[in-house]
Formats: sequence, C-alpha cells, structure tokens
Amino acid sequence: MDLALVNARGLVLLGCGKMGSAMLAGWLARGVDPASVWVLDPHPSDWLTATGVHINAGVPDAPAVVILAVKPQMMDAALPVLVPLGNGSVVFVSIAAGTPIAKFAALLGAQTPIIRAMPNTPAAVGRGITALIGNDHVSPDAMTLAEDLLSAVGQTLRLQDESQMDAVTALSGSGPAYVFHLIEAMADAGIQQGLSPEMALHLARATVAGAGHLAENTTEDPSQLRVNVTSPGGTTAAALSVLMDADTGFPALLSRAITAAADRSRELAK
Ligand SMILES: NC(=O)C1=CN([C@@H]2O[C@H](COP(=O)(O)OP(=O)(O)OC[C@H]3O[C@@H](n4cnc5c(N)ncnc54)[C@H](O)[C@@H]3O)[C@@H](O)[C@H]2O)C=CC1
Ligand SMILES: O=C(O)[C@@H]1CCC=N1
Repeated sequence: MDLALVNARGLVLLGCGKMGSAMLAGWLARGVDPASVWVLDPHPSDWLTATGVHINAGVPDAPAVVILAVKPQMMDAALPVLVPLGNGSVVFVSIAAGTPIAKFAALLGAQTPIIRAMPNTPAAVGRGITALIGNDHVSPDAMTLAEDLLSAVGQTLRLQDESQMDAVTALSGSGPAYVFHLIEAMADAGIQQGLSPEMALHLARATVAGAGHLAENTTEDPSQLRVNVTSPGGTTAAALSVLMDADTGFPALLSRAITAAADRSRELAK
C-alpha cells in the first residue's frame, strides 16, 4: 500500500460503523498513521475513539482519498460536507450498496474521480473480498491506491462494468449472511435430531468454516468436493436428493434469494 501518500495527504472516512471500522482496523494494522486519518461519524464507538484518529474534527484540504461508508439512505444527508473536495485530485471510494457512480458525480462534481466498491463483512478478520470499478477520471495510480486500501482487509477484484455491481452485491456483499443463516439452519436441524444447542452450533460452525477453507485451498472444484463426501447409497446422497431438488432445493432457493438482493440493489439506485 502506498502508505507514504496516505500518510502525507490524509485519508477521510465518512461513516465508521461495521464496515468502516473493519477497514480502518486493516489500514491501521498495515501502518497507516492514525494522525493521517479523519473520521466523520456522529456516533463514534469506544474502539474508534481509542485508535487516536481525528474524529469529527473537520477534514484536510486535499486528502489522498475519501472513503464513503454510510448507509445509502444517509448519503444525501452526509455527503454535502465533502463537496468542497470534489472535482479535483481527491479520489472518492464508496462502498454504499446500490448507489451509482453517477449519483456521486452529480453531488460532488462531474470531474470527480469516483470508485465504487463492494466489500463484505469477513473484512473484519482480513478475509473479505471487494469488487471495484472506477469512472473515467480515476487514474491507474488512484485505482491501485483503492485496491491497496481494500486489500488490507482481504482480496480485491476489478469489474469491467458498473452494471455488474448489483449481482456482486447480491452474491458476495450480502453472501456472508446466507452462509451465517446456513450455520443457524444446520444447527437447528441438529437440535431437532437430538443434539444439544451448544454441540449443534459448534458442529455447524466448524463444518462450514472447514468446508470453506477446504474449498479455497484445493485445486478441486466445489462439485468434486461434494462428490468426495458422497458415498453411493450413503447419508450424504440422501441429504443431497433433498438439497438438489430442481423445484425446492438450494439452487432454486438461492437463485430467488440472490435475484431479490440484486433487484433491491437496482431499486436503491433510483
Ligand atoms: N454490512 C455489510 O455487510 C456491508 C455494507 N456495505 C455498505 O457499507 C455501508 C455501511 O454499512 P455498515 O457499516 O454495515 O453500516 P453501519 O450502520 O454499521 O455504519 C454506518 C455508520 O454511519 C454513521 N453515520 C450515520 N450518519 C452519518 C453522517 N451523516 N455522517 C457520517 N457518518 C454517519 C453511523 O453512525 C454508523 O457508524 C452501507 O452503505 C452499506 O451498503 C457494503 C458491503 C457490506
Ligand atoms: O444489506 C445491505 O444492503 C448491505 C450491502 C451488502 C451487505 N450489506
């Protein structure tokens, strides 16, 4: 990461909730100087206060980058304070779901370098994945700076077109919630089969975490990993006949869920 630029010119973070604090923790761990960070948030947490960054203390005249991490519904109210930084060399990076680059250009000025990014909550443990796309005013160096900042909390991926962002938001942005719900549902099903709640949750959490780790650390694709678990005529085959049902199984259910999330992302853009 080009810490020299960030530490020399400063970084502004608008909104330091779940995602803002996950990113800030990653930047500080990579050596960003707290004295170079200006956070604007009406409800600073104790954790934020203890970091030593500037909190609600104005912003520098020309920071290297501004990160927008408030809820999409708060953007109209929160952004005006940053308009003086628009239309210049300051790079804006928004992680807000559904909010198009065009909206920021309208609010901040048409010449503003704006990057839209979609991270996810595993960023809190350095295991997020963030997709990014910038407008024509974003220089290659600015894009690299944004990638460096987001790679402090996980992997990054460049999109070819902003229209891909709704699908990305529905898949990887919201996706951790689907997996957490899978853990909840597996644990509940284990309880129904007679396990204690503690043991069921322990088994479900470790199984999902272990399967995810295996999926990411093997050359075999997920369908082969599934086959590897499945003995002919065995227990897994019995479960998969339910989960792979064309009408009521996982594929149909997840297709409906991800379609609903992508549709909501498109609605937020209006
Ligand atoms: N939570 C998630 O899984 C993900 C969220 N996002 C996006 O990240 C953004 C933030 O989401 P979260 O961190 O989950 O929300 P959050 O509610 O945890 O954090 C939002 C923060 O904004 C602050 N805030 C409210 N009004 C403000 C204002 N006028 N000026 C400055 N700060 C203000 C709040 O005090 C709060 O700390 C959203 O736009 C969301 O779409 C993106 C990817 C994943
Ligand atoms: O639910 C939301 O709108 C945000 C965006 C992706 C994850 N959380």
